[in-house]
Amino acid sequence: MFTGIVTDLGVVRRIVRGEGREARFEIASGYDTATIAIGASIAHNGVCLTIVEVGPDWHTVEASAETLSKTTLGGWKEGSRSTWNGRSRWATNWAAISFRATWTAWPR
Ligand SMILES: Cc1nc2c(=O)[nH]c(=O)nc-2n(C[C@H](O)[C@H](O)[C@H](O)CO)c1C
Repeated sequence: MFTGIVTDLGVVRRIVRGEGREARFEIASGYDTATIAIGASIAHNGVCLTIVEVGPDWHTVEASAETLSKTTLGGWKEGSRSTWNGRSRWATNWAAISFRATWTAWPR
């Protein structure tokens, strides 16, 4: 039986729009980012994105206009928390993080 490849949950901590890209997302998670290679392809809510930067407890990815318009990433909001059904965990560098949830804005 398939046990899943989702390996962590995250929070969209910061969104930068424009500056030559449609959207750059900074995502905080508990995963050991030292093991994430720049250029790795990691699925976020099932959408593969390329890692462009990593920090101690965060990583950043950039989404194109097509990705924003055709996936749930277009609804991500800065400061939003993810809610989901079930657990998540990292799998590999190529298909690691996956936020399966519907992203909802929580009051801060
Ligand atoms: C590896 C990869 N990286 C990115 C990325 O960094 N940014 C982006 O917007 N899209 C990427 N894609 C394609 C998406 O996973 C997705 O399949 C399409 O954008 C949907 O039309 C892929 C496949």
